[in-house]
Amino acid sequence: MEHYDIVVIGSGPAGQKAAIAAAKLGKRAAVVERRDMVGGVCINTGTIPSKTLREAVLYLTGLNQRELYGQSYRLKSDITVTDLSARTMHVVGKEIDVIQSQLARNSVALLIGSARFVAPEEIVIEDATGDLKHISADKFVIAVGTRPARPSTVDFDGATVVDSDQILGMDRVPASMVVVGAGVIGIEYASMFAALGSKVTVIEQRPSMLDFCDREIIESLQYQLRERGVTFRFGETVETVESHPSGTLTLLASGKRIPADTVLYSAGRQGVSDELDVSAAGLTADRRGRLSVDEHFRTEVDHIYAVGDIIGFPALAATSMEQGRRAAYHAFGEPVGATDVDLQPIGIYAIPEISFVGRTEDQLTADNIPFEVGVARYRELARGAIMGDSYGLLKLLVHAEDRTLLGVHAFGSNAAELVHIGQTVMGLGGSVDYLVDAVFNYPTLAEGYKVAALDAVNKMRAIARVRATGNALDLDSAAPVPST
Ligand SMILES: Cc1cc2nc3c(=O)[nH]c(=O)nc-3n(C[C@H](O)[C@H](O)[C@H](O)COP(=O)(O)OP(=O)(O)OC[C@H]3O[C@@H](n4cnc5c(N)ncnc54)[C@H](O)[C@@H]3O)c2cc1C
Ligand SMILES: NC(=O)c1ccc[n+]([C@@H]2O[C@H](COP(=O)([O-])OP(=O)(O)OC[C@H]3O[C@@H](n4cnc5c(N)ncnc54)[C@H](O)[C@@H]3O)[C@@H](O)[C@H]2O)c1
Repeated sequence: MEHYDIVVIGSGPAGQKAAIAAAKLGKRAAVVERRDMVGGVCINTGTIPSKTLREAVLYLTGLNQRELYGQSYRLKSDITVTDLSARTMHVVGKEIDVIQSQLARNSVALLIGSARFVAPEEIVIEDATGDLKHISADKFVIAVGTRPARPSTVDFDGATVVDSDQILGMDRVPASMVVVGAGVIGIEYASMFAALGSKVTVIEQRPSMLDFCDREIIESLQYQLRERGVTFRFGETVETVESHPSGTLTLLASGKRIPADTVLYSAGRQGVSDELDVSAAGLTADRRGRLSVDEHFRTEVDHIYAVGDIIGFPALAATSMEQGRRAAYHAFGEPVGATDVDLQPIGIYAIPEISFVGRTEDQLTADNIPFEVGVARYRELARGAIMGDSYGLLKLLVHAEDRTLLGVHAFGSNAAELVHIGQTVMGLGGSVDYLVDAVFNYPTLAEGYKVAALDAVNKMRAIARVRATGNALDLDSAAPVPST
């Protein structure tokens, strides 16, 4: 039986980084992956195809150019699935190539097939022909990810009623679409199809959506999506979805029936630990198929680690990669620096995009932390005007006493890139004064940091002046506050 220092099951972002980190430590490493899935959900059906599709949609619809060239501007009037999928296939192919070559040049063996445990130190890999190969290892990393939740009450047919893995295989851009679940996946795809001109209805059982984000930004996103014809039905639960020759029917618990050409069912994902037979390794998964780990990503079986989506929140490619690296280092006693989980950014590629790091106004208020808000609106930044983005904003939350940055929330063009400036300032313990004094390239969206920082300190100064009068209520006697 072949033996490795470490075997990683799953080649998504978590598995890749675990295997390469181990190889860099001089360990004999292998990754097990199914045929046609190298790169995981991330490359094949999730992050990369959806983000590439978004770029194709923005480019072909000309949506981001319409403020400059008029609402009728389009690069192509009749956008087909072929137009959209060409770019996606190109990028996915390139990314798979990059991963295969990274694994090869680090001498990580790529073992093709489906793995399952037969003992805590042994797995069996079944290839497409049914051949079985037994492998043993000192350490294992489980990085098997998730699959879309598929309730039996939904008539998935892969063409008109689809999950997020199947949506890329749709044969046409639907005239109407129901999106079940206003989570990140649902909202990203709802944005894209609305931009393509589909009449989208989003159904969400909760009273609101994306509650972990800044409220003001989510309200702005909803406004923008409604402007593009999206209907939101909050507080409504989908009971069944029917597929008929003439279209689909979504039945809600409230008795409503919603017809549409297509339904995207994006109401959560399920860990795939069942197929791995984790019980043979001495592990138990929760009801959503997830495994629990300690702070080093070690399961209750000492030599078995679990990383990425299979361990649940935050279930992002970004965090999965870092978990993989950390697990491998811990497995082989390599020291690893501290990471501040509170500074992990979130990027939601809706149209427009949202990104944030740190805390929200609601969280700070609930924790009785005094803060000031500084806002820069893209329409007042020269770069915003050049780009034709009048709705974007950058919001800084600043501690009212020690002036440190507590949160950065961005909405609009390049939000997911822009947030990293604030993340760096926060990570290095910087205050709003750093941003006030710094000089940024002009014209840039980054300049928004200075504008927002000035806005926050102006408000703080106004409060200080009122206080300095000795009577906070006697506003008439307070010195006028100059606008900086
Ligand atoms: C539509 C969509 C959009 C997303 N967009 C973003 C985004 O913009 N940014 C972001 O950070 N994250 C995004 N995510 C989340 C991101 O894709 C996941 O967090 C990430 O892929 C998780 O990585 P992973 O390594 O844990 O697992 P995965 O990428 O899920 O890979 C797991 C791999 O394990 C393999 N596997 C499973 N069982 C076995 C077995 N028994 N034997 C062998 N191999 C097995 C699978 O075939 C799969 O290839 C998105 C997800 C989806 C679905
Ligand atoms: N940009 C990104 O980082 C990104 C993009 C896409 C996905 N992801 C990751 O993928 C994971 C899965 O995303 P998701 O959106 O599928 O799941 P989710 O669990 O975040 O959202 C599912 C939503 O569907 C709703 N829902 C569930 N059942 C319903 C029903 N019967 N009727 C109406 N509403 C119902 C839930 O209340 C929830 O709001 C997330 O954890 C996310 O982190 C990340």
